[in-house]
Amino acid sequence: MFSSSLLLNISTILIATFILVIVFFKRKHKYWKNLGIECVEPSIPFGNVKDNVMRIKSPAEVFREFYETMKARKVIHAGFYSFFIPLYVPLDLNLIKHIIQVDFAHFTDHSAYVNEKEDPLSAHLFSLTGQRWKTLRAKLTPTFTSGKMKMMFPIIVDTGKELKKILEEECENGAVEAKDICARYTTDIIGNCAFGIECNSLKDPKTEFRIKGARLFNMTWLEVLSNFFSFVFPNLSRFLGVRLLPKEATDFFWNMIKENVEFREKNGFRRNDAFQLLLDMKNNEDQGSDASLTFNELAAQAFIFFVGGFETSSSMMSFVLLELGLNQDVQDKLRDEINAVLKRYNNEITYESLADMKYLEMVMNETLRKYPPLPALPRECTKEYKVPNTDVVIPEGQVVFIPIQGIHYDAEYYPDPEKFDPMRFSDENKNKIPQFAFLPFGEGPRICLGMRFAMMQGKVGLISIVKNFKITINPKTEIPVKPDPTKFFASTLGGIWLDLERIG
Ligand code: HEM
Repeated sequence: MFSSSLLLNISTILIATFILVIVFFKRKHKYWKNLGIECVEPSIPFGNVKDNVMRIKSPAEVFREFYETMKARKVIHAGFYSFFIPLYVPLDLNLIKHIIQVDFAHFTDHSAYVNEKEDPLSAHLFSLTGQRWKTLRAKLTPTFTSGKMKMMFPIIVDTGKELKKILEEECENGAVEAKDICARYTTDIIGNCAFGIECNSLKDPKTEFRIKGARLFNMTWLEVLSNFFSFVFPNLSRFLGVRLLPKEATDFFWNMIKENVEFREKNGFRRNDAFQLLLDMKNNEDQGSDASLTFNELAAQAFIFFVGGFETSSSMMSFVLLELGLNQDVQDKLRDEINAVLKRYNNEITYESLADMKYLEMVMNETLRKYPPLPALPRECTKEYKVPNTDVVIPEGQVVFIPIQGIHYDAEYYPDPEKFDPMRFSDENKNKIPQFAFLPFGEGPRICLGMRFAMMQGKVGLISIVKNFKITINPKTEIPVKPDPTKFFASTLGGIWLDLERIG
């Protein structure tokens, strides 16, 4: 008798909770309708991310499908739900231009979580907000001017030579995985330029630097959950001490930066790298001025150069290699260009020679179109915003996602979008691509700070490979490649396996 009444009580509680959850989601899922914005019917509890949570589709595929559905309805903007969190998605390029450039004052932030107390490395340029971001952005912009990049160029060329040497050894043992080798190359360069140390991950793939770097992009389920929690409840998360990045990895980077600062300061050691530029700002006599940095600020910026730089750049390079393997005519044409240009520069890769390789840049741009490392660009509405030519008012705090993946595959801007066609970016054709329809590095005042650096290191790495090896796809690579549903950044399931044959 007792146990049956207990059972009844438990069932009642469960049913009541179930009803409450349904009511909660139903109410939350009315948000876009109430604002007068169309959406794709959300499901409970997933909203519009069910296929991603069930690991059927990658975030890029989900965003693209959503974009295409809403574009077919001819709307200028749409509402998306990640579970019960509403994301505002502008589709019209003119509206996007307003959000990320013209009316930037209403959308200054990236809507990223910072917990400076528990994790000082989280207070980096990408995640900082408002005036703090603005001041720091102004301080850091000079880090990647042409003059500063020329200073770092020898480090990159040396790493390109090392890449060639390692590939000559590794290709003898069978297929090479493109993402792995490119990530080791970019880790060595960014580690060298941003931390000022030789990481040697090309020579030794198991070096701690590479392992800890890769760990930052391989989150456990618990970390994915705490990420979501901090996104929904940032203040509570800070109060509870939630961190976004794995402690063992951030502790490693923090200590390395600290030791490096101490070493350079104690020994008066100087080097032509981005780390030195940050250190000079820290030691600027005029403390508190616009040109100075605290130690914590230095550490967080060195960290974002590394995190922002190695994964995105290696993703770009590995997809270029994939497309070169699939399109032998493009590969031959590119190699011809590289050889012809280098001949004019005494067979040396110089900073100036890169500017003459127009086809290389076209190949890289077309790759960034097909595989943008970030499938969507985040923004936060920081000041209430009336959407031009509508009655819709976006409230303060609203998270915005610019649907890069969808735009890059929109046949209106890129006819036959599945086709890999570098000629879209030729001098004659590139003017046909509308403004704000090509966004791999973002746009406006928050455009990627390392864009030119990324292109430079990518070019040197690709020249070192394409000049010296014929690239074909190894049968271990599943074609067409399948995007990895567990990763936000563009990546493939099973990797990109290539056969490399030495030339000459
Ligand atoms: C192919 C390589 C890369 C891609 C595709 C890429 C892409 C992006 C994108 C989409 C953003 C956001 C832009 C926006 O909101 O409008 C961004 C921001 C940023 N990127 Fe990159 N990035 C790359 C390489 C790099 C490198 C090599 C560095 C540093 C050395 C870097 C440092 C940063 C920083 C510091 C920000 C934050 C800028 C700010 O909020 O003011 N990125 N990147």
